[in-house]
Amino acid sequence: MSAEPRPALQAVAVSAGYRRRRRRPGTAVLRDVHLTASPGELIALLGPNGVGKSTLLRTLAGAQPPLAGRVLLDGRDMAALSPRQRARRLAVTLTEPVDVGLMSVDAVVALGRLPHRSWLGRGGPGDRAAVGRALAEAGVEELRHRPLGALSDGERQRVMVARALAQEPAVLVLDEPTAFLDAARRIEFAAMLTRLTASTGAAIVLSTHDLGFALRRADQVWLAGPDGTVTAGAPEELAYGGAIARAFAGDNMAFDDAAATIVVADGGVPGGSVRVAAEGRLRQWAEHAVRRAGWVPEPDGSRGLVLRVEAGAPCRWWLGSARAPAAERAGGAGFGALVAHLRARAAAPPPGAGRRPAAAPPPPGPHRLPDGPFPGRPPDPQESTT
Ligand SMILES: Nc1ncnc2c1ncn2[C@@H]1O[C@H](COP(=O)(O)OP(=O)(O)OP(=O)(O)O)[C@@H](O)[C@H]1O
Repeated sequence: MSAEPRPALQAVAVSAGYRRRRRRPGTAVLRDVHLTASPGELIALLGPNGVGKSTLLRTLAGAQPPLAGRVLLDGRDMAALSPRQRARRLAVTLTEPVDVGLMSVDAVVALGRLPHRSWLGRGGPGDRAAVGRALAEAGVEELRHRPLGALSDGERQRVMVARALAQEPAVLVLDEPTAFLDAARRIEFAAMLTRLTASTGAAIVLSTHDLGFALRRADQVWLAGPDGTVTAGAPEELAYGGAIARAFAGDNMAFDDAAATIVVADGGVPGGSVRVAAEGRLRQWAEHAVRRAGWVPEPDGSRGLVLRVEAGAPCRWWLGSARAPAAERAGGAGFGALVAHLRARAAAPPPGAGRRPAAAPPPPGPHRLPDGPFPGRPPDPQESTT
């Protein structure tokens, strides 16, 4: 039987926060935190604004002491390690701005090698190779001769990640590393992290507001909640068990399981559920429009509404009650009109059961609805006929 790998990083009964200073009282932001990061794991720290993600990461990285409990790096108490011993095992990029404006990217990334060099020692071929690999991994090779101060926020963010990679750490802690990256760079970055955990065996812990990224990519999610707790688990566990929904729940927000995202209703009024009767990409984008309107697409919903969509430019759509499709109907052309209709409907819901709501305005021109619930369409076997 193979032994469990030794945790790369552990929090044991950690309270993270700020000590009392002058007249300001001390505050524990997160309490009694127990966490384990194993070699090769990609871990996403999630939580609403101000809940304490950066505070926890700084505590785990040794940049501020825990108010209580212990942080263990490779099984050794972080408090007992010298900064140099720590820097050989753990690299961190925080969100604080770094003032190295005139240094070239090359020189900044080479700083990552300092913990591995002897005092006054110059970098050898091994150091140069590590810097080259880090520049390539972070996708900033072409920037290597530019001054850091002349880069965009997204470019600078990737350079700071390259500096951390050059340290060749066993644990990499990144505070919101994708905050300034565009959609394509985020995808590349996520793939790079996954590659890195596999190729180096490093444990990577990062905070992010990108729920989709965390659910798709992370081996573990650490979910910091407004009650000062941190819950750890597989992404599916936390989503399925409702922990993610609870952590992000707001008056007008809900976690949409199918889309794995939080949906927010415009105008402060959440919509209901809609079953989208369409296939393939048409269905996918119709569901996207439904979510954008603050409603929740339900794959097999027999409650709420049924939305039929027919391909075209613009598409045509019809909306009816799942229980009684003939009882109310509205329709229109184009996704924009659909979103506007759903938002208006959420803002002014039907006054009561059994009362027929005001009909939506008829769609223009050729899309005016003829009689019948869903004209020109074959009957749907799942549709209620009552
Ligand atoms: N230096 C400090 N001294 C005292 N309190 C602080 C300090 N830095 C942050 N805080 C407080 O600690 C709490 C957690 O802040 P933190 O930055 O860790 O949250 P976060 O989850 O990272 O937020 P965000 O998602 O907005 O980045 C906040 O209430 C914040 O005001």
